[in-house]
Amino acid sequence: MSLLWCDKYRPKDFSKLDFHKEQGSGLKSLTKDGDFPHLLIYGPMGAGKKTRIMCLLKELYGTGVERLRSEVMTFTTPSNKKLEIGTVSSNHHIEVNPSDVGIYDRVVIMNIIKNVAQTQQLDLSGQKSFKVVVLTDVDALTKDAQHALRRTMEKYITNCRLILCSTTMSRVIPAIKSRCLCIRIPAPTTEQIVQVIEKTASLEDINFPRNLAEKIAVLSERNLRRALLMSEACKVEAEGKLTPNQNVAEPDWLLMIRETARIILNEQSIQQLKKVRENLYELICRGIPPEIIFKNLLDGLLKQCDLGLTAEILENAATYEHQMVQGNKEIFHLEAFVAKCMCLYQNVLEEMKSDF
Ligand SMILES: Nc1ncnc2c1ncn2[C@@H]1O[C@H](COP(=O)(O)OP(=O)(O)OP(=O)(O)O)[C@@H](O)[C@H]1O
Repeated sequence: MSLLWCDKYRPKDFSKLDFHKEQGSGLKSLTKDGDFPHLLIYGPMGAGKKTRIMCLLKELYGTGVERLRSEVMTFTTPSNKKLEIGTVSSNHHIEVNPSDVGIYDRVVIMNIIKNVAQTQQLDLSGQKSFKVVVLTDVDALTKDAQHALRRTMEKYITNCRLILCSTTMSRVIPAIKSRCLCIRIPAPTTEQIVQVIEKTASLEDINFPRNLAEKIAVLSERNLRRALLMSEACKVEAEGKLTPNQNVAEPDWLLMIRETARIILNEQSIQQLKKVRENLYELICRGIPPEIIFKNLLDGLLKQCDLGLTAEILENAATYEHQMVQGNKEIFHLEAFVAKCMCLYQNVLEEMKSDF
C-alpha cells in the first residue's frame, strides 16, 4: 500500500525536523532529564504536534515505539453500557482519543490510565520506568472527564506520564494546565511550507514549480498536512506535468461552507435557515471541526456581504463563537449566529427599502 506524502515523509526524529528546530532540541533535552513531566502540547491543526510527540516517544524508548498495533478496547460504564474505542499502542505507550465515545469519555480515561499504570515496563535497561499515555483532542473532553483526568494523573504519576494534545487551551481546565508543562507548537510560516513541499517533491523526483507551491502554501492556511495533501492532489491531477498556473482544487467542504454563506445572504427566511441547518449538520457529520466551520462561514459572509455590516457581523461572531467554545452543542451556536446574521441583513434591507 502506498502511503500519502504527509505520512510517508513525516520526520521520525528531532534531527529530521524541517522547522521549529530549536524547539525540537528543547523537547529532546526534556527526555534526557530523569524527571519527565506530564506534557500538554497545543497548537493549530497541521502544525506538527503529533510529529513531535512521536519524536519524543522515540527519544524516550527507541525504535520500539514505531512497532504499532491498533486495537479496539472495550469498557463498561457504571450503567452497564458497553463502550468500544480504537487505540494505537506500542510496548511503551498507548494513544487514544477519549472524545470518540462522547459523554462517556471519563470512563475511558480512568480505565486506560489505570490499566497502563498497573503494567510494568519489561526491560528497564536504558529505558524509562514509566509508560506514556497520549490523549488527543483534550479540548473536546467533557469537564467531568477533565476533572477525572486531573485526579488520575496525580494518582499514577510513578508509573505513567501523560502527553496531552490539543488545538486550543481555552477549553482545558486550569487544574490540568497547572499540572503539565504546556508547549505551544506554532503553525509553520508559508515560506517553511513552501520549503517542505519542494523537499517532498524532490524526494519524489518531481519538478514542483515554486509559484504553485506558494499558491498552495497560502491556500492551506499554514496547515502543513493540508498543504501536502493539496500538493499530492495537484500532482495526480496534472498526471506528472505540473505547471505554475495550475488550478489548485479546494476541498468540497470549503466550497459547501461558501455556498452556505451565499444562502444566508440570498434570502432570509425559515426555509433558508432550514437549508443552512442541513448543510451545517452535514459538515459536522463529515468531521469538519465546528471552529473551522465558524471561521470559514464568517469569512464567506464578510466577503459576500455588501451592505457595510462588517462591524456588526464581527461583533456577533465573537459573541457566538465564544459561547460555542464554552458550551457543548456546537450546532446551536452556529445556528444562532446564522439566524442573527439573517436578521441583521434583513433589517438593513428593509431600512433601505423604506428610504426609497
Ligand atoms: N518539522 C517538520 N518537517 C516536515 N514535515 C513536517 C514537520 N512537522 C510536521 N510535518 C508534516 O506535517 C503534517 C502534519 O503534522 P502533524 O500530524 O504532526 O500535525 P498536528 O499538529 O498533529 O495536526 P492535527 O492537529 O491536525 O492532528 C504531517 O504530515 C507531517 O508529515
